[in-house]
Amino acid sequence: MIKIKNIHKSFRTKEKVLHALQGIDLHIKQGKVFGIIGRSGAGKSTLIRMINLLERPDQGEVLIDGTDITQLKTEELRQLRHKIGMVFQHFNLLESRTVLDNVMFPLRVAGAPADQRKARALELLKLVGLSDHVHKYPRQLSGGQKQRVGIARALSTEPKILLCDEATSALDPETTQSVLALLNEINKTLGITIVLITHSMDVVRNLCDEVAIIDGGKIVEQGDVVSVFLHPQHATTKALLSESGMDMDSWKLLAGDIKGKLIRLTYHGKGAAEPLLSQLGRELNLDFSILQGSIGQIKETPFGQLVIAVAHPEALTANLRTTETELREFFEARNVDVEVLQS
Ligand SMILES: Nc1ncnc2c1ncn2[C@@H]1O[C@H](COP(=O)(O)OP(=O)(O)OP(=O)(O)O)[C@@H](O)[C@H]1O
Repeated sequence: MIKIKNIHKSFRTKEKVLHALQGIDLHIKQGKVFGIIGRSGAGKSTLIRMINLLERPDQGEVLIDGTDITQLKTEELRQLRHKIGMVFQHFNLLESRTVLDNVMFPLRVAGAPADQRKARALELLKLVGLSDHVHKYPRQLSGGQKQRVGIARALSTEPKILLCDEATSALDPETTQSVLALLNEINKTLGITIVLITHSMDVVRNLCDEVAIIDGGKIVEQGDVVSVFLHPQHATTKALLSESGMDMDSWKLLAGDIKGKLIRLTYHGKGAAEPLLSQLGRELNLDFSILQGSIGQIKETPFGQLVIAVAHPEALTANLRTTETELREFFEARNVDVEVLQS
């Protein structure tokens, strides 16, 4: 639905030319929540602003439903922008207007009749849980409430795409959770495609279906969130995960003295709650110790990841090959990914 093809963007300052985006390709499917994550200065804002052409590429195409929007005329682009809502980190509300006026504002710009504007705005303020606050001014609201107004305003023109520019970065953790839950509900109930940029892996884990990691103006990894979280490939992805408490390698701290086999087990979805390890011990007559473990949830998918050291009571080394085959068969039959970290 949204296809970004070979986008380049540079900024010229007096001193130098900065290559902010260097050949970006993305495919964002309709109805999904797509996260773009990267460190400060990686190019996230520049990239998301390409989708409504707040920023124009120097080179490349931005296709929405097959139309290259970089080729649209001014009036066509204005029409298109009504179908792309945007939510900002610092809310960008009109301070001198009431909550209701703020939400009606884009509809006024789009030329909607007054009665329709009001009905639509009231309906949206109900959706975001602010029916009791319609006549207040932004200064009378908390940060979370202001962002709810921002979301209602972004939805007023019935967009099919919602762009979220660090929508929860200015909010405390609890408020962040409630705003993420609201965005999830909007995606589910209204079917709106959401594209968000963030520097937080927790935001991606909670809300996104797919993720792209941007580093130095390039996409270094992308895929569905469960795969990227459980099998990260690029060093930047691993570092971002580690900083959010999902360190893939903390088993190394305990592995020094262990001579036997070390394996990483990854499982998710159905069967995540199976008593895997006790079955392993019983059926294959193995002893094991756990060097690292995390269980949790990625969006709606439960997952577990364990690093275990396996030992055989009767000299594992005598029959190493059989044991590895047996182990693989045991886990593969249970849809568990096996990665041998040390043989
Ligand atoms: N208008 C501009 N003029 C000059 N340089 C710019 C401009 N906009 C962005 N840049 C530079 O382009 C690079 C990418 O910026 P961008 O804002 O897209 O990064 P970001 O990943 O969103 O960062 P942050 O998380 O800090 O907002 C940065 O080095 C930034 O300084």
